[in-house]
Amino acid sequence: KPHKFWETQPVGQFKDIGDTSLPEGPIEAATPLSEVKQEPYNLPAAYEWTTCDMKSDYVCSEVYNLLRNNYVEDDENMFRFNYSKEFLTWALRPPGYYPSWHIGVRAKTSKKLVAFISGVPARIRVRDDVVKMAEINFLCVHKKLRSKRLAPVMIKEVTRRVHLENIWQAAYTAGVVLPTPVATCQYWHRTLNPKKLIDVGFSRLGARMTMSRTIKLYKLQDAPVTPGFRKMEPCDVPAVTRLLRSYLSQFLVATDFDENDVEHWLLPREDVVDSYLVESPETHDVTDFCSFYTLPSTILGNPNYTTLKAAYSYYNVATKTTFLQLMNDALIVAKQKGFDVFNALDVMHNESFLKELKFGPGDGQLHYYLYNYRLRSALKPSELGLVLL
Ligand SMILES: COc1cccc(CC(=N)NC(=O)c2cccnc2OC2CCNCC2)c1
Repeated sequence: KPHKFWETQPVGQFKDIGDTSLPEGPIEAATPLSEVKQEPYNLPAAYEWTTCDMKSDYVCSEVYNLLRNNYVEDDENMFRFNYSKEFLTWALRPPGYYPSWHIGVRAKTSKKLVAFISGVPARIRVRDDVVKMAEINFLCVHKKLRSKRLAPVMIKEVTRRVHLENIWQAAYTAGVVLPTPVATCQYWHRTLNPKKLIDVGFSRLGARMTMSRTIKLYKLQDAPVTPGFRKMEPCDVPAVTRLLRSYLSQFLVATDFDENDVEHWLLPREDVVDSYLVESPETHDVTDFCSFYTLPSTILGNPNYTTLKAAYSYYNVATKTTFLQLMNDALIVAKQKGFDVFNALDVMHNESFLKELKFGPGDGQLHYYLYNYRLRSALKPSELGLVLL
């Protein structure tokens, strides 16, 4: 029976879909910390819990290698996410992070890391309610240990450790349908390096298209066209925070960024996250912002290439420049930096540029979930202002 585990959890249940009598908001009340289970859940006898100290280069390498060999693959098993060590350090150590939420499972005898799950704190607004949540990510069980039912006990353990910090809600995404998506998003890809994408099987040559015609179709200028378009710098944090907060206020569910968050999540970090803004040459106001993160994928079983260099659209705001021109400048700098493809979800106002800028629809969907928080009905992707890594 599918979803045996999720039917035991405080999440929207399929049977409740359409039942508008159920109130929106937390499904279960917070409990006193003394009532939270004090000791870890039981693992199968051969395994033990470990807390992964992401400040340790050695442990960070263990997590990196576990994910590189066992994390999410595309539906055709041609690519596997290959988050870098620098990316994982950034993603897992935001302001106010809890080391205890970086949870590993080791084989008792070999001490090998065989599974991982993580949480980081985030303030997420749901309508007018700003809720302290855990963003759960990087759930990974070694390929050789699948269907040992390790994932449910890892989810229960990270939930227990989140409860110990008096946090009762969480947000997560998955490529699979679980009870019950708060939004279902489509992903899109914009070709930057057509020859490589076709060689590795990521894209196919269009009907009645030659390779040279395809290269011409996706050609971009070699520099951004918007006057005042430049990399974000530390002194821009207050202005970018104002711009982002104002933009995100229109979505029903969105990240509630403050300056501290913007400094961590959006200041450029080489090979991790890139952020650009438009500073008006006349007024010196910051009028527009775009950002993307670096998430390469290992190419499985191709003799000529090992890595697909992919940029993932992050947060973007256009108030003076057209969204089209701003995102086209993002494509231009991504191409300049050697990315092969630029990926985006149809969240926020992204739909308005996807087709025009020659994005093609991906072959999958990304479902967003909230834990212990009911929404009366699912959101459209355009009502969602939240991008998870
Ligand atoms: C191209 O290499 C891939 C390697 C593994 C999986 C996929 C397909 C896929 N599942 N893509 C996405 O989930 C995706 C597509 C567009 C934008 N963001 C995405 O996922 C992000 C956000 C959720 N956590 C993973 C990264 C592609």
